[in-house]
Amino acid sequence: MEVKLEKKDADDWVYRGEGAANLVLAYSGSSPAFIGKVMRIPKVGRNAPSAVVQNQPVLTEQERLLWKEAKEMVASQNKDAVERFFTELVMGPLLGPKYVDAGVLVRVSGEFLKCIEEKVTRHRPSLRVDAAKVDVERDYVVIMSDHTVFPHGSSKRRPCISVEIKPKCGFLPLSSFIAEENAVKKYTTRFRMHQALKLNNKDISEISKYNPLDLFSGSKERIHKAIEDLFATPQNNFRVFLNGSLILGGLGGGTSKTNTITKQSFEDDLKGVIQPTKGSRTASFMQLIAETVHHSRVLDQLLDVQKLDHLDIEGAIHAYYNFLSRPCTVCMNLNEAKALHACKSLHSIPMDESLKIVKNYLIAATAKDCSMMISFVPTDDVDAGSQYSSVHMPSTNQKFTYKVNFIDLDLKRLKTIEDYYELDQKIVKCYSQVAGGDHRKCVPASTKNV
Ligand SMILES: O=P(O)(O)O[C@@H]1[C@@H](OP(=O)(O)O)[C@H](OP(=O)(O)O)[C@H](O)[C@H](OP(=O)(O)O)[C@H]1OP(=O)(O)O
Ligand SMILES: Nc1ncnc2c1ncn2[C@@H]1O[C@H](COP(=O)(O)OP(=O)(O)OP(=O)(O)O)[C@@H](O)[C@H]1O
Ligand SMILES: [Zn+2]
Repeated sequence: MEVKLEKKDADDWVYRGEGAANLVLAYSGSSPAFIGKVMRIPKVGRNAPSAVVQNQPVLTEQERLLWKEAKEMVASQNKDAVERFFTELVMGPLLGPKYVDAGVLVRVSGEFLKCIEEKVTRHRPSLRVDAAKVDVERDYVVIMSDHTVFPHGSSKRRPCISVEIKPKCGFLPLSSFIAEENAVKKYTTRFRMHQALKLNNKDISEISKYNPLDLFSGSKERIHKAIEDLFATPQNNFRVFLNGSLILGGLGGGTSKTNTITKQSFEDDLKGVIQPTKGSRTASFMQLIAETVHHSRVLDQLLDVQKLDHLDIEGAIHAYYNFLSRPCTVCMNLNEAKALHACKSLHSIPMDESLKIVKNYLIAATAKDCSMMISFVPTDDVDAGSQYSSVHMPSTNQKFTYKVNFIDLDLKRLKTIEDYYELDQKIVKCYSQVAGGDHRKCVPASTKNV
């Protein structure tokens, strides 16, 4: 019989966090079917209608063409099923199915969702509350494993510490379609440039020290530096959970830089988990994360998927207009010489090539926005038959079993390509103004010549 969550079940779910699009709750009840699970509920803008449109296909005709190989996705009539199939059928094979948990759909009543909306509001950051609310028109939510804990029974009641990293784009574009006046993009990370716009818009209070190129570098030292920088300025890129409770970073959004009080309380929280022979627990924990990111090589795969965007938005936008058979508004606004360059080569390619460029661009956009969760439990034995890997920490002489999962592998809609182009131009413009024309003085040493 199909399970349906009703109003009475709402008390068993507690606020865990949220991003721009979804609210996440963890299960605190006693039903074996939900222990160790989280629920992900889509949100809707305060004044926007529900994203669920009755009796209309979820995907546009062009999107159905784009994703035609994912047959179940294209055939689904339900928005939640379309998104779930995208994660499973498109992102799963690219990133490795063992790192991707698309979850299952569970039916919910409108009353259940209304109750959840009421009970979580006081835990949510006010900016998120003002922007969006639970979409109570949904019939389904996704239930998936809680990646801040190990599956029930497998951790022998040992403490579980997990880290969530939103790495963002890990490479510098090389595309010849990048306009000359935007050449700064070829030697400054998108993350760094976006920081300038975010600061300007007061979305953040200070520039993050984090450089994605360090995290994706494959060098243990640079990965370690990236972790230290994420720890110093977590924003919405870094969180740490102990047994499912947040101990560092912003709940439901970003946070400002880590101060002395936060550092001390974090150090205290690590007491039952990290036993250093010398130095602080925090330093050993950062080493553990760096060692694991390096050892697992899981970011290599993510980087390959991000690099499916090989033309940059300044190239992909032309293929997008080809694919929609619409006049290219970008070429219309370019001066003749530049338009000629872009139009000639891209507006004359076959339709299936345009489709491929657009499709790969959207897949890469998902890979640039997802997060990675790594969970650790201390262990004294290494079970050779275990499905998990393990890592040894010389500084604590401890062994940890770990698992890695990607989360937030959501479908990016076709129409967002126009927004991506606009935002890209805005970011470069703002960064160029801040840098006062001398871009290189804004580039951190480790991004130069990479
Ligand atoms: O465009 P970006 O790089 O700012 O990414 C957006 C994220 O901003 P960030 O810079 O990570 O703080 C943004 O995150 P926040 O809301 O800032 O936490 C969302 O992840 C957004 O995705 P979507 O609109 O929910 O599908 C993200 O939008 P997409 O570009 O991935 O569609
Ligand atoms: N499977 C999971 N296990 C544990 N925690 C999770 C899980 N999925 C999500 N979370 C928590 O909930 C938060 C919000 O989830 P998610 O990133 O999927 O939201 P989103 O709205 O899609 O994000 P974005 O703003 O990037 O679009 C995450 O940052 C993470 O802390
Ligand atoms: Zn064009």
